[in-house]
Parts: sequence; C-alpha cells; structure tokens
Amino acid sequence: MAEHYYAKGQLNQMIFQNQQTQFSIASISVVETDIDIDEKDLVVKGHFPALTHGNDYIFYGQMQNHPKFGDQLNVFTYEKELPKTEDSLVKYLASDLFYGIGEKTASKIVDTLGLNAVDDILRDESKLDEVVGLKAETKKQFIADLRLHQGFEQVTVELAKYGVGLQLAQKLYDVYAENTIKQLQDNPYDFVFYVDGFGFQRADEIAKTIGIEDNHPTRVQAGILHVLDEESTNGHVYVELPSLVTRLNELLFRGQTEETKQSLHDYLNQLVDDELIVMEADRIYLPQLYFAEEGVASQLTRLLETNEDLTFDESELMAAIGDVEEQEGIAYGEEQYEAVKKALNEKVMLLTGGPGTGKTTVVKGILHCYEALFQKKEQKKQSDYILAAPTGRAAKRLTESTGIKAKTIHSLLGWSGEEEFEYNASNQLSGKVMIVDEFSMVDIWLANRLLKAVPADMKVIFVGDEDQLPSVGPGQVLADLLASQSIPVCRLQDIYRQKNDSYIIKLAHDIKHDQLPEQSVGKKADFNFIDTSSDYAVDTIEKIVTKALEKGYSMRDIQVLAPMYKTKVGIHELNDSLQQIFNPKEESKRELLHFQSVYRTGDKVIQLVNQPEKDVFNGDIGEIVAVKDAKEADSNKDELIINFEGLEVSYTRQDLNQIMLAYAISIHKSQGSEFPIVIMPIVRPFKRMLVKNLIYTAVTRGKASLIICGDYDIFLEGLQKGDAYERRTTLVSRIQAFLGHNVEQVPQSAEQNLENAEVDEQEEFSPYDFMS
Ligand SMILES: Nc1ncnc2c1ncn2[C@@H]1O[C@H](COP(=O)(O)OP(=O)(O)OP(=O)(O)O)[C@@H](O)[C@H]1O
Repeated sequence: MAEHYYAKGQLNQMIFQNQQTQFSIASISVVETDIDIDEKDLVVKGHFPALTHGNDYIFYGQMQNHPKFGDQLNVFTYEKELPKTEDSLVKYLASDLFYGIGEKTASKIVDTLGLNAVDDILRDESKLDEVVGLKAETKKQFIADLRLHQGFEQVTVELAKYGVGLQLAQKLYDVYAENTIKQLQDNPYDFVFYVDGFGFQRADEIAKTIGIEDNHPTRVQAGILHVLDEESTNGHVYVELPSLVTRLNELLFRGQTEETKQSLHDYLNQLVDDELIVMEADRIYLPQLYFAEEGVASQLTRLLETNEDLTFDESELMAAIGDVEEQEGIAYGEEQYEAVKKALNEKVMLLTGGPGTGKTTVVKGILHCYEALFQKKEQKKQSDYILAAPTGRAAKRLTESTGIKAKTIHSLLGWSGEEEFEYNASNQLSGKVMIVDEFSMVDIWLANRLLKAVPADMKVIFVGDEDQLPSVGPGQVLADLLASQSIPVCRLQDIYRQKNDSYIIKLAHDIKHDQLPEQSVGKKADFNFIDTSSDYAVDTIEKIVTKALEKGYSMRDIQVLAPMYKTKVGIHELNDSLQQIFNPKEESKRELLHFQSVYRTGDKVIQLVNQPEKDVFNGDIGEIVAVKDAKEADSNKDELIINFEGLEVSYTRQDLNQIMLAYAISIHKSQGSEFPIVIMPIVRPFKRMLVKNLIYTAVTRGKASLIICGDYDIFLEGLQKGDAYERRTTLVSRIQAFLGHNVEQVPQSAEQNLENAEVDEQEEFSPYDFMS
C-alpha cells in the first residue's frame, strides 16, 4: 500500500451509488491528506458502500485526472472511523444501515453504553442487555447488522494489505464472514475452490506473502486439485499423469528441475495415501469422479444381473400396441414396435434417435403396453411409473406428452441442496418402470446417484439423442453406455415428424450423417439462412424479433441461442439489445440494477444453477412479475419475484447471480428445451466454439422455425469439426470389466479404495463442489 495516497474526511455528498456492485462516487471534505491538492473537497471513486454523514473515512488509492471531472482519488480500500461524538454516534446507529433502530433507540443505546457502545457490543453481545426495553428480535438483528458492517470493514482493510480490492473482498466476506482473514492465513488456496473469480495465481501470491514455501504440501495439493478441477469443468473425468506433471510443473515450478519433478511424484503418492486423489494406471481422478464411474458400472451390473425377466405373449403385445395406434392415430413403424418390445423385455435399455424419430411415441407405447400386459388384473397404478428428466423444462415436456407427472432427477431423488439425496442405496425408489428422458444431459455424478436409488425389480429406460452435446458436468454417460456395447440399445432411424415439409428435421439428420449442402439453402417453409457479418448480426436479429412480435408471436415463443457470452454478438450483448425490444423501459415498470444488468418487471430470465429447495433448476426460464424494494418485502431486502411456469420464487440481491436475462441463452443451457422460433447467429467471432454437436443441438431446439444469421462458410466449417468435445472418461472399460467382458485390470490400490469403508464419505463431495 506504500504507493497509495490517503485522504481522510467526511461525506459531503454521494454522487453515485450502485447498491449491488457497491460502486460509488462521493465528494468528501478533506481534513487530512498526503495528496498535493489545494481544495478542501475531493471526489473519491471505487467499490465501497454508501457513506454516512458524520463519520470520518480514510480512503487509500491513486490520483487520477478525469478529463471532465478533474482530480479524483481512485479508491483501492478505505477505513471508517467510528463516530467520535455522542450525537454523531446516535446518527450512525439510526441510519439505514441498522434495520429497526430509530433515533429513539439509538439514543438509548448511546446513553446506556456511551461512546464505546459499538466496540463493547462486538466484544460482548450481552452488553446490549443493559439497554432497557429492546426486544429480543431487535437485539438479534442489530448485532447481526453491526457484525456485518463493522466486520466487513475490518476485513477489507486487512485484505487490502494482500492486494485484494473491495469487490473481491465482498465475495470473500460473503463466504467466510469474520473468518476471512484466518482462512487466508491458514490456507489461501481454499478461496480458489469456493470463491467465484478468485484465481490460483492470486492465491499463490498471497501464499508467498505469508511464507508458504514452493514445496509446501498445501501448495502442491492445491495445485493438483486445481488442475483436476479445471479438467472436470471441461468435462473430463481424469487427467493423464504425464499431462498432470507437465501442467503442475508449469503452474507451480516454473523453471523446473528433475528434482522438483521427482518431488511432485512423491506428493502425488502422498495424496493417493491421503485419499485426496485416485490413481489408476497413469490416470489421476478426483475421488468423487472415480467413484461415480465405478458406481455407474457396478449399479448397471447389479440391475442387468439381478432384475427379473418379464414374460408376455407377443399377440397380447400386438393388441396393446394396436390400442395405442388407435389412440394416437398412427401406425408404429417396425423399429418403433421392436423398441417397445425390447423395453418390456430388457432390464435396462437405451433408446436413442434424432429429432422426430418417435422416441416420445415409443415411450408412450412402453407405458401403455406395460399397463396392458402387467397390470391387467389390477387397477391402473401410476405409482408404478417413474418419469424423469434432467431439467424442469424437459420434465414438463415429458409430462405433457405422456400425461404422467415427470420430475427433475434432483427432485425425484429428494435433493435438499445441502444434504444427501433422500433416495439412495439404502432407501430406494419404488416403482416398476423408470424412464429418463434427455439422458445425454446427465453427468457421471448424477447418473451414479440415480442408479443407486433404483431397486432391483425396476426396469430402466434411458432416452436421449446421442448426437447432442454431452452433459455440462463431467462425463459423457449416454455416449459411453452406448459405446460399451454391454447394454441393450434401440436406435430409431426413420423420421416421422412433418416428414415432407420440415427442413429443420432434414437439416438435423443431414448434420448427423455429415451430408451438407455446399451452397446456402436460403429460405424454406420453416428455415432461413440470412447472410450477415458479425457487425450487423445484432441488428439483423433485432429486425427478425420485431417482425415476429408484429406477427403475434410472444416473448416465450422466440428464443435466440448463441454459443458464447462475450463478443459483440455474444449472449450479454444480445440480451442488452433484445431487452429494449421485448421489454423496453416504461414508467410503470419497476427496475432493479445488478452489476451491468437491469432487471425490470416483464423480463424473461433464466435460472443458472440448481436450487432444489426452491424447486427451480438450471435452465428453467421464468418471467419477472414483481420488483419490490426493501421496505415492501418481507425479507426487508430488495427483491425480484420470478414466475416459473406458475411457481413464484423470490430473489434477493444476493441470489441474483443465479439468474440472467434470457432473451438470448447459451446453446448448452437450451438443452432439453424446445421453442417455436429459434434464432441463431453463426458468425466469425464464434468460430472457435462452433462444432458439430453444438450446432446440431441448437438446430434441434427449433420446432416451427429456425433462422440462422451469419456466415455460411463458418456454419459449414463448424459442422466439419466433430470431435472438439471429446472427453476423457473410463466408463466404457469399467462397465465391460464389471460385466466380465474385455476385463481391464483395476490396480490394487484402487480396489483397496473401493473396499474401504470410507468410499461413502468420499462420495459426499460432488464435482460441483469444485466447479464454479
Ligand atoms: N409411426 C408413426 N407414424 C406416424 N407419425 C409418427 C409415428 N411415430 C411418430 N410419429 C409422429 O412424429 C412426430 C415426432 O414423434 P416423437 O415426438 O415421438 O419423436 P421424438 O423422437 O420424441 O422427437 P423429438 O426428439 O424431436 O421430440 C410426432 O408428431 C408423432 O406423432
């Protein structure tokens, strides 16, 4: 901090304040400074909370000359000195910072406890009992507020010494509160795994400052976990030893020697002994991913080997299918009929096929035929069927198409968000048939959890499109199950939906089979490719959206999909522009500012993470129905109320990083959903991201209309890049090993780990614990 200037003073006026980001500009009247200025007033600018009158503040930072506003102090950190007179202390305690404390109560506190009231209460909460007439609730809230404000300020001052500015300090404080500094001194690497935006390099610099040596186990261990974490964020289940060694040497020991390389091996062995990583041959796993793979393989083996066979008469099956055909007004194709039959016969089955091949039709057939053949004598029991999907929207679609309530996998398993799943190996689900749709989206960790909860007499049918993107989390479970050739499969190839006039379906299947027109196909009934450069893509999309709205389509019908958040045609930019069209600013619409975003009543938003306790899940799309300010909300905090298909959920500012505007969403987030109109920019800045299964996933989201705008050559190039998302997994060989096919030797140490009673303890971590 030596290079920083300081200025001590009192607030004249808050010029600007963004409550959420805490970005503030204020004018202060200076009483003491080392800055060479003549005026008494100084503008200070940076990330700090609203200042209150009557307090002394000390700001540290760099001077900057703003062309329009003149000299300003760019604040790096600040300290607040507590009020020094009884009057100003009363004003401070009666300010908006302390909920429920008015001037009368504030005076009482100061009269009773004097000028040291704040310090005394922070040291010993029972001091507040000396103030007569304070309700228990008020006391509790006051102490919490005091700790929040005072604690945060103390922490920011300390953190500044380690080069951590106010914005990051706020994030650290949200997680560690008053333990922030202790955690920093014990193990700053912890921040990398639990605080969004806290990088390994920064932790490493702090570690150096506090004297953690290069070869210190804490550092090396953090480095290894960091590399494994990054790899799992990219979808990989393991890292190969040579590549881990290279990465670690780069990360930890620039200018490595053979000696450090050797010690790295020693650390790896130590970590294996401590069960913090698992090594199998030359592969290194985070334990939770290793055990998830083992779990999926062993659970599938259990089901395949123990589940009972069902027997039924073929003529009865034909009669049952006949009923469904009559109901639906269609004739089941041969492969569809075979799929229904196989699903009834097999204990576990994979049903895969591109769009419009009749996966849903087969699911309906399975449900109807199971009921007709095996529940003949009983009353129809819906409780025998479990239908599930990885996202809320996919579950809703499945419910609509089958007439049976489908749940998200998380809610099916009873996830509370923090504790274990309610349904697990020792408390399994009940039912006879489980069908899981959109299975390509299920990652290795969730697949393991799901399979554990399946009882031995339940049939399992996994439905998915193998050409879509793999799961966001690690693994590629559907692709691996198919590749294992150990589980019965039905692949539907014939296309039924809008057989003659749907170009979307034709395009999807052409992409799948690598048959692409060289020339832009231009306009079709349900498809259009509009040539445009990246400079005009946003404009073009705005025009298309405006036209669609004029034609009577609603915000819910129209979905823009893009592969990237940044760049001038990225999701953020698109959302900013499209918000003006879909839901422009109006007097009557309330707004809430959050970082760079404005949320207003009527906005379409997307949930970005699973929140099982609120029953909202990653990818759910909702609409803001109310914006409340703190005075109106029960929580006494600013709130957004979002309606997700009838379910109203409230979000305080703290929760707002869980949502974003959803006029444009990522292709990854669109998995499992379909929209009447899909608009997709395919432009040069996206080139790096565009690969076949990404484009295929986007194309297959459009139900009635798909409009691509951009550069046809970039589109073709993307479609020719097929393997960019290949993931490192070992599920195929594990399944084969468990089933006794093509057995690969599992090393002794891993076997021991498996037998070890601590396996369950390991599994309590989820890969999400390591992913931001
Ligand atoms: N055998 C058939 N004869 C006539 N129409 C059929 C047949 N099978 C399916 N269809 C129709 O084709 C359309 C697509 O079928 P379905 O929704 O079952 O396919 P899907 O594979 O689930 O498609 P998607 O993945 O795109 O949702 C539906 O309208 C369905 O009624």
